[in-house]
Amino acid sequence: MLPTLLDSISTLALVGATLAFYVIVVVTRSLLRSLFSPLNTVPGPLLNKFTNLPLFYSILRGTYYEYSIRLHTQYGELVRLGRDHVSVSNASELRRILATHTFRKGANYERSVYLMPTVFSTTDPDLNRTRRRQFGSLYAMSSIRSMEDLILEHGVLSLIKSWDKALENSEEENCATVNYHYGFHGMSFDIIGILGFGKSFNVLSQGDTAMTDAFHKLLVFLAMTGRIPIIQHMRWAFKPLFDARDYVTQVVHRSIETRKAYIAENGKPPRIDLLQKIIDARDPLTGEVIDMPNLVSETALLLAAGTDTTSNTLSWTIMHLMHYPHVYQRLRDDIRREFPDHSTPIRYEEARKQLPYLTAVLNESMRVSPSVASYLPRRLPMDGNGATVCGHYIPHGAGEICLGIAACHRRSDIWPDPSRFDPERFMGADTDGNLKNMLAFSSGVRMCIGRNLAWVELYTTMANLLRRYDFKLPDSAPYGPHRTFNGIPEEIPGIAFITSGPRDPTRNCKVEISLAF
Ligand code: HEM
Repeated sequence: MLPTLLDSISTLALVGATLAFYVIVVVTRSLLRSLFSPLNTVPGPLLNKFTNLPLFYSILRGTYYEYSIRLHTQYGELVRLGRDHVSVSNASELRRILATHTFRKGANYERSVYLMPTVFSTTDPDLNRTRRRQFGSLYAMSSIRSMEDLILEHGVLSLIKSWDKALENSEEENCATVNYHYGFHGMSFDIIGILGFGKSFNVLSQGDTAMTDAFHKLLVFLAMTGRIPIIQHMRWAFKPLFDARDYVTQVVHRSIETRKAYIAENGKPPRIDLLQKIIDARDPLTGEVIDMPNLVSETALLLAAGTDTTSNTLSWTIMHLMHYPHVYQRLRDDIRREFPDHSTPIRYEEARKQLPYLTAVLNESMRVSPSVASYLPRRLPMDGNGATVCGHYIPHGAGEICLGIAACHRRSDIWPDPSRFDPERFMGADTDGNLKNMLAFSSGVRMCIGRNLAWVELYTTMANLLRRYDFKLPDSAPYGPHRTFNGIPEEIPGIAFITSGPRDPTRNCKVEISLAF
């Protein structure tokens, strides 16, 4: 009995000692690595030399955006974000990094792949080049404008219908409280539904949230499996997330098959939209088309890339207009003066040409509140030579470089009084120079491919809404011109996972509307 007990105690002690030894080795190695890291000359908090925890904590809490701005404001244009992460907020350095495929997208893009790598998630320059060639004509402005009627019908005109109904049903005379954030959110999904899936998801018109719910669960699923891949095999534990992924996949499959069946029966598609263009997309160099698994992934990507990005930008724009009444009034007056005839919707090209102040407002909104400014890391060049960034040499293997887009847009040496929303920055002689310091759509070879669609939605939505309705914050609005910090209206706090939008929109994004005529 006694020898058996002694045996098991000594086995336990051996296991314990081995574990302790292993922990000591790992901790010592990591400490030595941190102490002698070539990134130690990069300014930043002491803790960040030893761990990525503050960085990952901010990513998981959705506060990366503020975290990165805070560190850059304190430490300058190159900061130590974590043990093996630095961030850059210098626009010309960022443009240089983004100009070619030398600095490839970071490892996290590959981890969150849904079925197959897409034009967005791939870190392989060849695949990205092929896809961008295949999709080049699809996202060209001429192609997007050929779909403008659909964009208007399922976008701002549908939102107007729903807000007019709210006014009709309101107990108050010509006044209703609506939630602009949910309105824009539904609208952006319905636009992607009609353009990319062959039919609207009816989020706005019928309040059908099946797709938006499933899609948001899919994002959680991708984020979790990206970090903990074993979850891919744990359907029993995460059934709702698996069901959501399957639902999105089925909807995409069905859309593609319905369209192919229609063509087989009628000899031609019902219309030329994004779905049709993705199905038909050919590489101009090789003639290659996209096979079914890739087709499903690229079509599903439209949901991730083309919905919250645009709707959050619209939400931030309304927030800024409500916080700066003089900007709101000037923009509203410009729109009503230039487009007095209410019988036809304002279209993209005329809004862009006739409303320079709207262009300035949108640019300024994307400067202060870029909707894609989360964790966007880039790898060091594959040639093993490392790179010099903002005067610091970063050797190969030292870590990843993050794009400090939000911080770049808030540099006080470039943008005086950077937190102030001031569209004048994009109205005068400095406009071209200032646009060079803007990276809301990124830059270079991986620049946003859908920006033309975004611009059409942004112009048509803002111009038509501000012509038709007067907007006013409710007296109970938690944020507004009445709540200032250092003389500047406090912004609604943001929450940034992939895109950055207002936190707690149910409470923070209400607005009173009334018909202006
Ligand atoms: C205001 C709206 C939008 C903003 C601010 C925006 C911003 C961005 C940014 C910053 C990137 C670079 C991301 C990175 O490097 O990881 C990007 C990439 C991308 N965007 Fe957008 N985007 C918007 C709307 C759209 C729309 C409407 C679509 C398509 C329907 C779209 C499709 C894409 C795609 C496919 C990429 C990846 C391009 C590549 O890696 O080659 N975006 N976008």
